[in-house]
Amino acid sequence: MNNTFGRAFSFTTFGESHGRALGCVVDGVPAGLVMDEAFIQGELDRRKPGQNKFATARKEGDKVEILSGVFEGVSTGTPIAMVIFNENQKSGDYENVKNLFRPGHADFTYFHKYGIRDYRGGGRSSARETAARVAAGAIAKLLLNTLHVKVQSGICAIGGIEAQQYDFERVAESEIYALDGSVEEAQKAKILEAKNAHDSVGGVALVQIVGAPIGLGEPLYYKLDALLADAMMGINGVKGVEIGEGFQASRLMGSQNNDAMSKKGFASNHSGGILGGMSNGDTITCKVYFKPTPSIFLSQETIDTQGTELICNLKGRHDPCIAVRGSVVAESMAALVIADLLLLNLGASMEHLKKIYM
Ligand SMILES: Cc1cc2nc3c(=O)[nH]c(=O)nc-3n(C[C@H](O)[C@H](O)[C@H](O)COP(=O)(O)O)c2cc1C
Ligand SMILES: C=C(O[C@@H]1CC(C(=O)O)=C[C@@H](OP(=O)(O)O)[C@H]1O)C(=O)O
Repeated sequence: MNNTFGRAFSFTTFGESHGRALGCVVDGVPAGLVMDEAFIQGELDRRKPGQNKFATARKEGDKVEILSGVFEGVSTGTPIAMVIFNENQKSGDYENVKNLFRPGHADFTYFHKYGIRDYRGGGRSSARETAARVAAGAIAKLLLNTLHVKVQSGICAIGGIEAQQYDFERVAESEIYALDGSVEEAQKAKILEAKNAHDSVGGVALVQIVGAPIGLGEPLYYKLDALLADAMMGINGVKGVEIGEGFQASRLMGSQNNDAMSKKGFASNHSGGILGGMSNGDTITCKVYFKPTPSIFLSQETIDTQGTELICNLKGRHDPCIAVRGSVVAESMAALVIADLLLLNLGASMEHLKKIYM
């Protein structure tokens, strides 16, 4: 199982949803980065479960503890390890499904690939693991903040109810990180409707990276589009990613999709800030499509580990809409991609090398 992400600014996570703890090790952080612990905790608080009726009822403090790599408040250039202890597992809820596969979750594939599986919350396949990614992402954000690169996200659609406008300023005040106040009530109602019907609903998050320099990403193989897509599709429950105009571009004419250029910059941003695999200096935009939560409280047909057909009735605590907290995870993953590329980009040209060493 390969658990490492990134090449220059890399991280790995460990832990399970119902185990003792989760955490991450972040490597490649330049020495001297001010480690604002309140900021890191704040990022975890944005994602943490049990905060409102639009999220899983599992209550966790998600207090993050830095174990290494920091001295006198700044990074030392050595691996930064962080840990978050689990407090509210309630594993008994999974006792009746220990030998069967929840439709839509990873139980079936985990069991058949590894022959052993932690049935309590799905072990590592539970998105509780994303708490550790957000901790790593917070360090990436500290680096980006220092360089005046901003990463932001919000919900643009829930169950097909789409935002008409994108206002990132209001996201912090919004219960579901909705970008559009005019549709937030309808989006909330859609989530509660699904929840009351013991069902779940899908949604879409929008991630933007503002202020990235020109040239992040490679023209081939490690294209910025591909790296962002990989990062987003690697999040639990993400089933699609669009860069800029995305799928809509396939329905447009070249004259509609091209972004005209002038001395002032680009007249529009259909490209989503990426041309030829490299950032073009404009805002990088990425839409992330989340499926509905697989664990629902309706009876479903399934099989057990012996192949016997039976009915699956779940207990436990689940998000009625994973896109809501998933948007914070997507934002963190975007920050990790950009931090990695900023470090990898050093010395891409002689000009750049001379600036660094001469
Ligand atoms: C923030 C977040 C919260 C999630 N919460 C739940 C949940 O409460 N219950 C559940 O069954 N799945 C939840 N998921 C989705 C599952 O983890 C995911 O569907 C599962 O790992 C299978 O992976 P796949 O959907 O990518 O195939 C959540 C995902 C994210 C990103
Ligand atoms: C605990 C969190 O979310 C969990 C994500 C999750 C899943 O299957 O992804 C299923 C539920 O699981 P569990 O039984 O493990 O509590 C959620 O509560 C969290 O995000 O911190």
